[in-house]
Amino acid sequence: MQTTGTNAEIRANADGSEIRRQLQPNVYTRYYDLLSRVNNFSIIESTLREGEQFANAFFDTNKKIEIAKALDEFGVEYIELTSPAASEQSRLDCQAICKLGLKAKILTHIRCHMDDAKIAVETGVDGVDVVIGTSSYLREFSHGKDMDYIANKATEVINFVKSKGIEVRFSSEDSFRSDLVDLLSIYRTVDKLGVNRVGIADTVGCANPRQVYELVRTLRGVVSCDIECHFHNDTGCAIANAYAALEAGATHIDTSILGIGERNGITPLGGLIARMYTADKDYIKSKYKLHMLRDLENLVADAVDVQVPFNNYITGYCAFTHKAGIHAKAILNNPSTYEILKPEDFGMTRYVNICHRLTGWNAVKNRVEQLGLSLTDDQVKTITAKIKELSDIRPLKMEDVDNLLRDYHSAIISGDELQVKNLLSVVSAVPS
Ligand SMILES: CC(=O)SCCNC(=O)CCNC(=O)[C@H](O)C(C)(C)COP(=O)(O)OP(=O)(O)OC[C@H]1O[C@@H](n2cnc3c(N)ncnc32)[C@H](O)[C@@H]1OP(=O)(O)O
Ligand SMILES: O=C(O)CCC(=O)C(=O)O
Ligand SMILES: [Zn+2]
Repeated sequence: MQTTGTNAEIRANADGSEIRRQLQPNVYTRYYDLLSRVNNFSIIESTLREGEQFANAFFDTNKKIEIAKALDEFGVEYIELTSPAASEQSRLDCQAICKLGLKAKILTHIRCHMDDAKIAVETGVDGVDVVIGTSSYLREFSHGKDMDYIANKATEVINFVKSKGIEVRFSSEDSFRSDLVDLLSIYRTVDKLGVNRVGIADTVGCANPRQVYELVRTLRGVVSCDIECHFHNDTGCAIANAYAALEAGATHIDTSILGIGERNGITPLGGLIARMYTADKDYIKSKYKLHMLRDLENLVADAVDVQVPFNNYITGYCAFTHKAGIHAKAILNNPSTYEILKPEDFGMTRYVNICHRLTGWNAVKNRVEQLGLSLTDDQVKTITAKIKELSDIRPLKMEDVDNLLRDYHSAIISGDELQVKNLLSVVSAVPS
């Protein structure tokens, strides 16, 4: 019999074992792609550059230093700072952060312009990220320059930065709306000049993972230098695009804390960490201090006056809360049943919520045991029904449910059947 699925190659036998054999991760599916950098990449953390472009962001010098130190301790490989050409204070802040002696390399981000480059190399940075738009939109409505001009100016700026003995990266802004031939030829030119990295930027957040994979994979065959990628999140693909880029051979991913940046921002550091931990837990745990993520996010959320979203990757308040009875039972038996991330690896804790009508007796039994009470399974099932009945009427708090469990237990222990009956029949047993 032939399956009707997408893979017509797969043939099934009666018990499905042949399909299982063919679909099993094996040497081919796991290791065939030697260009993938899913477990060998660096983070270019841009909270202090892209993040400063977030609507609410204002970082004074002390706050920038605090954020830079925290990012460094977390373990990011690079910290990217606002252009020193933006303002005098930006230049001074850049100098101040360079003097901190952090482990992370310090980069600044400039236009493809000699004036900016001259200021940048004097700040003490370890590298300069140079950008210029290559799409027809940017060539017409932003800088107004053609591809020949861009190639010549890039050559001048790159040679200058290189002459100072520091890293240089060249990036094409709005890469996904640029002509592919233009793109590959400018990347080839700058690669031959000896840039450390070329950058692909999805400046308007239009790209999808398949397009990212194809562009990065194509570029991987054209340049020998590293490949950095920068993804905006306008259409919700920033994390998936970063992952696709790494699968295709990109070496560096730009992030910001909570994803803050221009408009709705870029790949969030925490979201990228969640994705990459899922791909290779040991690698991510060995590189980054995952317990720091929550403090880092709170630091930046406070600084830019926003809340950490309730459904944030890893640190959102309900990221490890389990509610429905079916989930709760399995979670209590083995957390991996419904958790792909281990909360303890991030300094977070799991929570099983039983105060609602979707609960089940297994979860309630667990709470009974936590409270040190002793009830039979039938008694737990009875009191679970009561919790459901009450929570059909109004939301319950943990305290309400705990009191109900304790009262029921006392009534059972006292052997007073009337008390038990009353407790189970009186809906107002739980205060509103
Ligand atoms: C997609 C991104 O996020 S790229 C990074 C964005 N970051 C920033 O913009 C940093 C903060 N910016 C600033 O402080 C200012 O815009 C400055 C200092 C860079 C420039 O300020 P101004 O000289 O007043 O120019 P303005 O901002 O109005 O326009 C940008 C200028 O840069 C030119 N330009 C834009 N992009 C580039 C580029 N990548 N390379 C070279 N020139 C560029 C424009 O043509 C324009 O030139 P013009 O003065 O001849 O019109
Ligand atoms: O320099 C880059 O690669 C990215 C610049 C940027 O912020 C963008 O294009 O959105
Ligand atoms: Zn950006």
